[in-house]
Amino acid sequence: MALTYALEKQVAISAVLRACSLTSSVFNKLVKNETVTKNDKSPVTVADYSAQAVISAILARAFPDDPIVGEEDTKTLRGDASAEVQLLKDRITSLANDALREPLKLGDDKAWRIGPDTPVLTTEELLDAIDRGNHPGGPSGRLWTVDPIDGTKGFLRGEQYAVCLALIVDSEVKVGVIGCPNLPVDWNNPEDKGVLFVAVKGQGTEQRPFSGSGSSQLKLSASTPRRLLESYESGHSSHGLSERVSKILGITEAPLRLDSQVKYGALARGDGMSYMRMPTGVGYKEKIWDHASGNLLVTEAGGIVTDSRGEPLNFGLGRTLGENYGIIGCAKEDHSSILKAIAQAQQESAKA
Ligand SMILES: Nc1ncnc2c1ncn2[C@@H]1O[C@H](COP(=O)(O)O)[C@@H](OP(=O)(O)O)[C@H]1O
Ligand SMILES: [Mg+2]
Ligand SMILES: [Mg+2]
Ligand SMILES: [Mg+2]
Repeated sequence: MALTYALEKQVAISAVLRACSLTSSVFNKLVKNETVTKNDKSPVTVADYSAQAVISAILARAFPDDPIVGEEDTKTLRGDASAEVQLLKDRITSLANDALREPLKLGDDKAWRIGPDTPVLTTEELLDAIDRGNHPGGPSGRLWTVDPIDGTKGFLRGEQYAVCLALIVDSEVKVGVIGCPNLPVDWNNPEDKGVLFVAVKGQGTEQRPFSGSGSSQLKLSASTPRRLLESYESGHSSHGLSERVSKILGITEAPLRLDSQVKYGALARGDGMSYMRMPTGVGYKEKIWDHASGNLLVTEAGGIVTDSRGEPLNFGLGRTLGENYGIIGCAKEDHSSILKAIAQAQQESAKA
């Protein structure tokens, strides 16, 4: 009998929603009044660390034996005895405890005592929680992967970012949850922001607005707007190559540039025709926490995600996806024409 992952889904939703409250409140309190860029221990660092601590602490209560592959670790925090870093650790401690002890949320369960009754955790316990994310990953068994703030640069600009959590079992993504605090439910109504995407292997992908309790199943079809979805940051994905691809495919609309795995959610709900991420140089290896949840959102909505040669992504190689040939997500009907256009664009740019 196929596993339903009901408990894992419930816990992941709770953890992501709590981390989203934390990151939004850090942005509202600190980024908006411009304390962010004034020193290098910036609020985004506080938000990254605290959000990873919260997610890890919740996973530890529900699934104490599951390893975690998380983006952040505490090397710099532990290796620096300055007053500034002490302040940073104090802020992590209060932010994480506040987030863990917030009133009950969707996904919470008294069984693992998250909510107002959660015992207050010490700084050491929270730093240890962050460092549970140091696992090297690998091909077998269960592991969670966490990106506490994906799209840090978008977060700092007040634009798109995502809190991402996925469960991988024997190299296959089984549960993917992405919280997008700044994503409008509908682009025509930008004030109604905050979307949670949830996917479970074999059970489809759903979108739930933060406001209200409704949820809708997502189905990716080839008739979505003919525009590409790509990174806002030109250092993360080649804008030049995607422009060539657009021309070859006859796409006239400008690409929608969004930070983070919000792009995968946007693709799953039909905001664009393809997630396109082509390397800007050689040597960068994509990280599993930047793609695991998004991969499942798109495939469970009926789409496909591969590298630019058509090979599936491998989540069992460790903390990275290994060799990097770009990443493409789209409706199955569009896949071969997009891959062909990329090959042609690559040839053209090699000649240029
Ligand atoms: N040279 C590079 N090429 C591709 N991705 C990169 C990169 N340098 C950093 N990144 C990743 O790009 C992610 C953001 O993705 P996007 O460009 O889609 O918004 C970053 O996640 P974090 O913001 O979590 O560090 C980081 O992991
Ligand atoms: Mg990331
Ligand atoms: Mg991150
Ligand atoms: Mg980062």
